[in-house]
Formats: sequence, C-alpha cells, structure tokens
Amino acid sequence: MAHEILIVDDEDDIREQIAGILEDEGYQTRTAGSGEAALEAVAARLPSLVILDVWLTGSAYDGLQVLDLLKRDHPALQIVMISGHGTVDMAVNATKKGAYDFIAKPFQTDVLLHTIERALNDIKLKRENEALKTLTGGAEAELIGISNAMQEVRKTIDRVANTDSRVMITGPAGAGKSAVARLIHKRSQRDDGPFVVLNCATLDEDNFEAALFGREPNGETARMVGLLEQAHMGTLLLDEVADMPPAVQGKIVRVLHSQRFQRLGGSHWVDVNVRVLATTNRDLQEAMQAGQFREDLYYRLNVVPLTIPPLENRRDDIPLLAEHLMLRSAKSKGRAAQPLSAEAVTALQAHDWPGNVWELANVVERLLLSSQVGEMIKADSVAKAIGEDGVDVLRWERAQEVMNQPLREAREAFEREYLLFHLTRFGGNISRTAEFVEMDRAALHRKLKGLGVHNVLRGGKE
Ligand SMILES: Nc1ncnc2c1ncn2[C@@H]1O[C@H](COP(=O)(O)OP(=O)(O)OP(=O)(O)O)[C@@H](O)[C@H]1O
Repeated sequence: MAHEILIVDDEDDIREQIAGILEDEGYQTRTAGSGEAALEAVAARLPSLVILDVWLTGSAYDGLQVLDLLKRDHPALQIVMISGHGTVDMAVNATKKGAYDFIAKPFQTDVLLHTIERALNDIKLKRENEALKTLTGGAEAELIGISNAMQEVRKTIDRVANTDSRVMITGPAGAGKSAVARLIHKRSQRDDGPFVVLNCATLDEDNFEAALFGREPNGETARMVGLLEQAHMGTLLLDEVADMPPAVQGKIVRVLHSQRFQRLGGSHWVDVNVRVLATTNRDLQEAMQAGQFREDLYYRLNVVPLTIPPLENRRDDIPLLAEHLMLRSAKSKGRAAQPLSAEAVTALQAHDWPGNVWELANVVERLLLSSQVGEMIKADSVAKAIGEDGVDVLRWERAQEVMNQPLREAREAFEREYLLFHLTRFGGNISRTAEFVEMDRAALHRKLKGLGVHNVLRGGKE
C-alpha cells in the first residue's frame, strides 16, 4: 500500500516540488499551505507521515506549534521538519518536541527521500516490535497445520490475502481465527500498514462507539482517535463480531459502504482506507434469525467465508502444533524447548481439546515448566498436565468443605470453583469461558461478580 504523506509549506512552489518528487517515488501526497489547513488535513485523515515547514507565514500557528498540536493528538505520527533558516537550536528544539528529523532548505532530493524512508521504516519496526511483544498473546502470523482442513484454509488465504476482500472467519474459541486474520494481513499489500483488533465481546455498549469512531475533544476529554482511523491503510479485525451492539452494527454498515465516518461529537467526515476482516464463534445465521445480527452487515462481511474446524476434527495437526507451541513457550520463558516422546504426542492426539489450540498451548507450557532440562516428556506427564486444571482447582479438601455446607452455600462454592476452573483453562478469557459453559457473556460477568470472583479477571485476557 502506498504511504500517504502530507506536505505543509506556505510556499506553493516548494509544496508542489516536494509533492512531485514524492509522487515519482510512488508515494501518495496531500498538501496544506498553513498550520490550520495542516491540522484540518490530519483531522480529516491520518497520513503516514507529515513534512512540516517551520516557518508558516500568514498562519495562525507556526511549524513548531503545529508540531506540538499534532504530537499531542497523535503521538505516533512521524513528522519531518524542514526550514530555510535552519539552525542547530531549532533542530534540537524540534526533535525534543517529538519531530522525527530536521532537514535544512535547500535540501537534496536524496536526503529528503532517505529521511522519509527511514521514518517509515521506523514505524514498521515499531509495529513489528509491538507484535513481537504480544507474541504469547497470539500475535504472530504463523499458521501450523497439515490436515486437509488446514490445507483448505491455507488455500483460501493464498487466494484472498492479496485482495481487499472481506473475510468472515468462523470457528470455535481458540481454534486459530485471530491467527488466520493476522496471516491474511501479513500476506496482503497492507502488510506495512497497521493491523488493529476491535474485540467486540469485551467493549461495553457505552464505550463501543468512541473506541471505534473516536471522539472530538470537549471541555473534559481530549481528542480520541478511534480504532477505525488507527487502521487507516491497514486492516481492522472485528473480533467476535456477533457481540457488536445493534446500534453500532448499523453504523458500521454505512462505513463499509462509504469508507468514511464522523467522530463522536464531530461534524466533519473522516475518510479511511481500511480492509475489514471479522471473526465469530457463533452461528450468525441463527443470530440473524434471532434478530441479534443485521442481515445487511452479514452480507457485507461474509464476502469470503472461511471456517476453521475444532482441533478434535484435525488431530493430524496436533504433533506439529505441539512442537511449535513448545518452541514458542520456551522462547517466551527463556528456556530450552523439551522433546516430546512419541507416546506423549499420541496422548496429546487422543485428547479432545474443548479449548482448542489455547488449551493445547496451556498444556504444552505446563509440560515445559514441569520437566527437567533435557528430559524427554512422557505420556503420563501429558495425562497429568491435561488433568491438572481440575485437580488444581477442585481440590479434595475443598470438596469436603462443600459437603459440610448448606445447599445454597455449597452450590455457590461449586459454581465458584467450576467457573474459576474454566476461566483458568481459557486463560481468563470471558468470551471463551462463556461459550464453553454455555452462558451469555453478560450473564457470566454478572454471575462472577455475584460470586465475588470478578477480581480474578483483572489483568486477564478477554
Ligand atoms: N494453526 C496455528 N498455528 C500456530 N498457532 C496457532 C494456530 N492456531 C492457533 N494458534 C495459536 O493458538 C492461540 C489461539 O489462537 P487464536 O487466538 O487465533 O484463536 P481464536 O480462534 O481467535 O480464539 P479466540 O477468539 O477465542 O481468541 C494463539 O496463541 C495462536 O497463536
């Protein structure tokens, strides 16, 4: 995807000259002749980078003030300053205020191009580092699997990744839907743009629209840039899209049609260029029939349907997945990976994995942590690691305690243990737990609160 660069200079011919140079290099450009026009242009649509003249005659704001204002609202925006009267002081001041670099006029074309390239590469690196940091949360774009089902999934990815088609990824919790979405982004020409995830299951209705569309500043709150805008030139994943509140569903249909929207409290239109992918673990046909999911949104999102079967229906994938997850765990824990014996792999293949790859990842991590360095992992350790969740939480002493309580308290104690067990099993993820215990997410939240175990979720993933 071509990067879009905003050029801010009060001199028409310099603006045009820079725009010409950049367009020849394949960049898209926009121009602004004053500080005010620059602020408006950025508010209308976030560019990849801004080239900003320090001296803006006839403007209410000079370049350094514009720099301040842009950095305040968009800390990650890269800004390269230019000036005809560059002094070292000015350059130092600008970089202290957050400018990426400072170029003195008259500048050579290759200096300008090199600086821009460096700035854009830095953005990409930063994003990759962020992705790496969340590696254990599933942010890598790697898809292991040799089963027929996964080969089909991979074929579909190959076919659609490099188009702008919307893809609806369906499958049970932990099957790898987000992993597939990341791979689609990684393989697309939007690869150097952002990959932004909107988790529809965790946002409450009141904050949903602000998170998605952003908010103009008012007396109390600063401007907030929504996820839709953050995904400009990249991909937005609507994770667990069935949980999107009905009012937002209607709004997003319009955005998908027009690629523009208004921030909350705002009146101007923000144009975005975003590819949208969605995941769901619910049957959307059913949700539509129940009046919980809009038909028009369904048809807009379901351009390419892609289904990931549960792990128990593709046991061929388990050996390679286990090995991959072992390496991943070992890396994140700073330990050496431990070899799995053939019997251990067979034992892993025999289990049904209701929590799918998440559960497999948990068990593999437990095997790693409980084994001695260099020790071959055996089948009985696997059986123990799989069963351990239950033994850990529902301990016999506690069961005896429960037996001595009146029914109401015993039931509460059981419910608490039961839900904690499944929450632990699903890494603190409410949506996945709710799906497994067959409860509505909101009802599960209320139940946990009622049982006084809501706090264990703090810091847990949703
Ligand atoms: N085929 C795969 N190859 C490698 N890693 C995988 C694969 N499938 C899943 N994973 C890993 O397993 C974990 C769960 O996968 P992911 O988050 O993509 O599942 P999901 O279906 O989106 O589940 P949920 O919506 O419940 O989070 C992640 O850490 C992911 O990286």
